[in-house]
Amino acid sequence: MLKVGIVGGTGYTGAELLRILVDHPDAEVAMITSRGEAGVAVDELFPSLRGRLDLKFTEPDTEQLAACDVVFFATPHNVAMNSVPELLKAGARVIDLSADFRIRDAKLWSEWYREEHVCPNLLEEAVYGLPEIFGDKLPQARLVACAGCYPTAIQLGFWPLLEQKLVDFNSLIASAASGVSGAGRQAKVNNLFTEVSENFKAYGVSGHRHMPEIDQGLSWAAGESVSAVFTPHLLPMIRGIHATLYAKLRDPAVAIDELQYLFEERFQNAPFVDVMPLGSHPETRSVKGSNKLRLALHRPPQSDMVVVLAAEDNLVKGASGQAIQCMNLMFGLEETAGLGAIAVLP
Ligand SMILES: NC(=O)C1=CN([C@@H]2O[C@H](COP(=O)(O)OP(=O)(O)OC[C@H]3O[C@@H](n4cnc5c(N)ncnc54)[C@H](OP(=O)(O)O)[C@@H]3O)[C@@H](O)[C@H]2O)C=CC1
Ligand SMILES: CC(=O)N[C@@H](CCC(=O)OP(=O)(O)O)C(=O)O
Repeated sequence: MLKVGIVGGTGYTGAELLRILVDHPDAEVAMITSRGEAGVAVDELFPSLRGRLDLKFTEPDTEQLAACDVVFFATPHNVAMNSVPELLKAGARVIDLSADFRIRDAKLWSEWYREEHVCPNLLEEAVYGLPEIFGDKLPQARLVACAGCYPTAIQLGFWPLLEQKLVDFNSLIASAASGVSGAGRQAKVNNLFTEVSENFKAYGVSGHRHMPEIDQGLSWAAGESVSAVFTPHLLPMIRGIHATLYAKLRDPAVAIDELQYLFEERFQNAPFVDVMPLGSHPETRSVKGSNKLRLALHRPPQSDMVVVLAAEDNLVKGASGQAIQCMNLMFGLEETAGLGAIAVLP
C-alpha cells in the first residue's frame, strides 16, 4: 500500500482527495494536515467519512510528511514550493495541485503569481500533470504539477486540432464557466450564496492566471507559440466546468466526420476522455463526481469554424481525480484505480 500524505486536507480538493483515496485499492492516507483544524478528527469535520477513516488533522510538518511515499499539496499557490525541495531530497514524490510548478518560465510565473519562485531549478523537472498527453513521463516523475481545472478542459479540447495543424493558430477562443467550488472553501464575500445564486457573469477577462498556463499547453500541442482568448464565467452551481472552444479551420472543406475520427483516435487509449457522438451536448451533470472529461464536436452551418464542447467536474478531472490518475501512473498502478465512480444524476 502506498503511504499518502495530504497537505491542505480541509479544502475542497483535499476533501475530494480523501473521498477518492478511501476507496483506492493500493493507497492509504497516512497523514493529513490543516493548521486550522489540527487535532480534530477528519470524520468530525467531514461526517461523510465516518467509519471510513480513523485519522486526525495535524500541523504541516515537512519532516514527518517525508516519511510518505507521495505527498499531495492541495494548498493555495506559493505554499508547496517552500517544502518541495526538502521532500524530494528525503525521497518522497510530490503531486502539487496548485500552480507552483505549472509554468516553466520562472519570470512569467512571477508576473502572474506575484512572488519570486523559491526553487525555479525544479520548474524544468516538474512533469505537467495532464496524463492523456504526458502519461509516459509520469513513471519517472519525482514532482508533478497538476494541470489547472480550466486548462485541463481547454487544452485537451483543442489538442488534436493543434497537433494536426488543422486550425488557424490565431483564431482560438475558449469561453468557459465554472461552478463556485473552483474558488476554494475559504470565506469570501464574492462567493456567498446571495452573491452567486441567480446570477451569471464573466470575470478575469482582461487577465486570468490560467491564461499563461493555457497558452503554454496549446503551444506545446502546436509546436509553436500560440495564444487563445480565454473568458471565464462564474456559474451559480457547486461543481462543474463547461467550455465552448472555437477555432477557424484552415481547410473549411474538411469533413466533420474526419475531425470526429481524429479525436476518437487521439483519445482511444485515454480512459477518462469520452469523445461523444457527433453533435452531442455534454452536460456538467454527466461528469459530476466522476473523473471524465466529455468532449463533443460541432460544425455550425455557414461558417468555417469548428466548435468543441467540453465538460468536466472541476474537483475531479479538474483537480483531485486527475492528481490520483497521475499517482497511479507514477507508481505503475492501473490508471483507473480508485477512479471508477460514475457521475451522480440528477
Ligand atoms: N477548487 C478547485 O476546483 C481547484 C483547485 N485547484 C488548486 O488546488 C489548490 C487547493 O484548492 P482548494 O482545495 O480549492 O483550496 P481551499 O481554499 O478550499 O483549501 C486550501 C487548503 O490549504 C490549507 N492551507 C492554506 N494555506 C496553507 C499554508 N500556508 N500551509 C499549509 N496549508 C495551507 C488550508 O487549510 P489550513 O488553512 O487549515 O491549513 C486548506 O485545507 C489551489 O492551489 C487551487 O488552485 C486546482 C484545480 C481545481
Ligand atoms: C470559480 C473560480 O474562482 N475558479 C477559479 C479556478 C482556479 C482554480 O481552481 O485553480 P487552479 O489553477 O488550481 O485550477 C479561478 O477562476 O481562479
